[in-house]
Parts: sequence; C-alpha cells; structure tokens
Amino acid sequence: MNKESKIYIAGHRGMVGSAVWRALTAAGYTNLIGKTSAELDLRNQADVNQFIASEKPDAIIDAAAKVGGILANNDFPYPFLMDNLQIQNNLIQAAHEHEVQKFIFLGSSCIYPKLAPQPLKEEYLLTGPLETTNEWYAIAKIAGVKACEAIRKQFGKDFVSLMPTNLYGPYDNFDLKTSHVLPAMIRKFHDAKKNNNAEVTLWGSGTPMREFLHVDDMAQAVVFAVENILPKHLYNVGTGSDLTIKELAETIQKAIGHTGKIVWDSSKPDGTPRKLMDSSKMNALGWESKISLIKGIQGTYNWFLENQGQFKEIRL
Ligand SMILES: NC(=O)c1ccc[n+]([C@@H]2O[C@H](COP(=O)([O-])OP(=O)(O)OC[C@H]3O[C@@H](n4cnc5c(N)ncnc54)[C@H](OP(=O)(O)O)[C@@H]3O)[C@@H](O)[C@H]2O)c1
Ligand SMILES: C[C@@H]1O[C@H](OP(=O)(O)OP(=O)(O)OC[C@H]2O[C@@H](n3cnc4c(=O)[nH]c(N)nc43)[C@H](O)[C@@H]2O)[C@@H](O)[C@H](O)[C@@H]1O
Repeated sequence: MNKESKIYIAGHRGMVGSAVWRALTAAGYTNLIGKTSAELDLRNQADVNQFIASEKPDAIIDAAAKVGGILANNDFPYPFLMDNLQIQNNLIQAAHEHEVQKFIFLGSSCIYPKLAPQPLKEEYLLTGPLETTNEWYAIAKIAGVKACEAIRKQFGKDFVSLMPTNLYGPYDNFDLKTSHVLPAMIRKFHDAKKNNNAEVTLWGSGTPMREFLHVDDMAQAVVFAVENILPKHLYNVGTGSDLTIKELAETIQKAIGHTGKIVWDSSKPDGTPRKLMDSSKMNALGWESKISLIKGIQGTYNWFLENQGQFKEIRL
C-alpha cells in the first residue's frame, strides 16, 4: 500500500476501527473510507457488494463485528454467530470478487481451544473443544480465518488474519451488561468511589487469567500489516504477559482510588481459565506492544472521565 491507497475500515466508529483510523492518519494515509452501520448494514450482502464494487478500495480492514463480554456472548448466541458470519462473509466475498488487493481480518483469542497449552500458538487452532460461553462467536471467527486462508491458498491473495488478545482503550464499551471486564471494572470502581466507596460486585471467582493489549498497540499491528505483506495467514497479537482477574481488579481499584470492599458473584461465569497468546511470530516480523497495562488503564480512565454520558449502547 502507499499513502494514497484507498483503505476501507469496516467498523471505523468502534474501539478498534477508530484506533486504526487514528493510527493510519498519523502514519500519513490520506484516503480512508468508513460507513456507519446505519449507512451500510454489513449483514446485507447485496448492499456490501454494491458498495465495494463502486468504491473499489485497495485494502479492507475488517474491524466490524458484533462484540461483547462474557455474559453478552453467553446470553445472545445467535447474533454473535450469525451477524459475525454475515458481516465477514459479505466483506470477504466482495473483496475477492472485486479484486481488493489486501484484506485484514480481525478475530479474537477465543478461537483457540479452552484448554490448549499456554501460551497459545497459532498451530493450536482446531485442536480441541472451545469455551462454551463464547463458542458461537469463536466459530464465526474461525470461519473468517479459514475463508481468508482458503482465498490465500487457492488464489495467492494477500488476505491475512490478526488475532488480538483482550483489548481495551478509548471508545471501549462501558455498558455493564455487554462490556468486557476492564471497562466494566473502571465504571464499577468509579461509580462506587463516588457513592461513598460502596462495595463493588465483580463476576466469577477472580481466578481466571487474562492478557490485555491497549487498542493503540493493536492499531500499530494493523498499520504494520497494511505496510507489509505478511508471510503467514494467521498471527497472534498480544503483550506476552497476563494476570488474574483479581489482580486486575486490585490494579484498577488502586488507579481509581476506591477503598471499599470487593465481592465476587459466583453465579456469573469465569469463562476460559487462561488465554495467554504466544505472539512471537508477529514480534519476529517487527511489531511489539509498547503501552504498559498501568499506563493504559490510567489513559483509559482519563478518557472515561472526559467522555461520560456519551457511551454507546450495544444493540443485541
Ligand atoms: N474488544 C476486544 O476486547 C476485542 C478483542 C479481540 C478482538 N477484537 C476484535 O476487534 C474487532 C472490533 O472490535 P471492537 O472492540 O472495536 O468492537 P466495537 O467497538 O463494538 O465496534 C464494532 C464496530 O462494528 C460495527 N458493526 C457492528 N455490526 C455492524 C453491521 N451489521 N453493519 C455495519 N457495521 C457493524 C459497528 O458500527 P457502528 O458503530 O456504526 O454501529 C462498530 O463500529 C472485532 O472483530 C473483534 O472481534 C476485539
Ligand atoms: C475478547 C473477548 O473476550 C470474551 O471473553 P472473556 O475474556 O471471558 O470476557 P470478559 O467479559 O472480559 O471477562 C473476563 C473475566 O472477567 C470476569 N469479570 C469479573 N467482573 C466482570 C464484570 O463486571 N464484567 C465482565 N464482563 N467480566 C467480569 C469474567 O467473569 C471473566 O472471568 C469473549 O466472550 C469474547 O468472545 C472475546 O473473545
């Protein structure tokens, strides 16, 4: 790609899409395009095909998806499976049909088996059963990885999949019913601090381990994939270190200055016990994460303070 290449960022208003837009703009890309879901519903095959045929982008970054935390995934299996299949199938097929040069598909670490050896290597895909709370979403994402791999194998095209670990940062979803754990904790500790340091209820046992990558680091991985032809079809993208949910809670509690009690609600699911990524293949190419968890949490909390009241609600 060159700086004038036309790059369509599907999902450009989301947490990842907006970070990719900022990163590509900062890197000098001048011809970015995006459509909101109200302007173009990516589940509609005819509309997507027509849009790609008329815009003829040089590259597509697929950051559009039905996304949510453990409970949303568990409670709404159908849209997490079907919306995601429809969105990615329509984009991948239109990109193939209209000779889009580069396609970057974003998946998630939940594609790997629930009890795979740690850290998770790309080769562990499809070697065991999935985690049940998000198998619907994972199966859609696995189908996306395989569709890109098939096009690459059969037609030699530059279609690549990046699998980020759990992400967080500006424009995250802070809605407590549908969010991931990190933004949920920011909101819960902030609200409880304001409410005389009231008790905070968190989900599960606190023992699962998670790896967290700042979305601006993820966006740099996407810029890297825009600027280089990556030799393999699938790359993990993470920091290489993880912590327990309990440790995360204590870190966020301290950063926010909440001094009340933490209660664990064991009626809520724990999910996968651990999903630390092995990102050595991506690191070997030259990308690595730069933003420490503590700096990232502080920055995200500042963003939260400046943007309260403007959070999007996810429609499920
Ligand atoms: N968040 C994480 O922790 C995480 C971790 C690993 C991987 N990822 C991956 O990163 C990608 C983006 O996630 P995110 O966290 O940025 O999610 P997000 O903030 O919820 O953004 C998703 C975007 O998808 C768009 N979208 C959803 N349904 C659509 C539809 N039917 N038609 C058109 N657009 C639609 C939305 O557009 P509108 O805003 O216009 O409605 C939104 O901008 C996903 O593929 C996800 O799997 C995220
Ligand atoms: C990246 C995404 O990760 C998702 O899995 P996953 O890390 O378990 O999703 P999270 O929702 O981030 O939850 C991670 C862990 O934090 C615990 N947790 C504690 N308190 C809370 C809370 O208030 N809210 C939330 N949301 N969790 C909380 C939760 O029980 C789980 O063990 C997948 O469902 C998606 O498909 C995707 O892969």
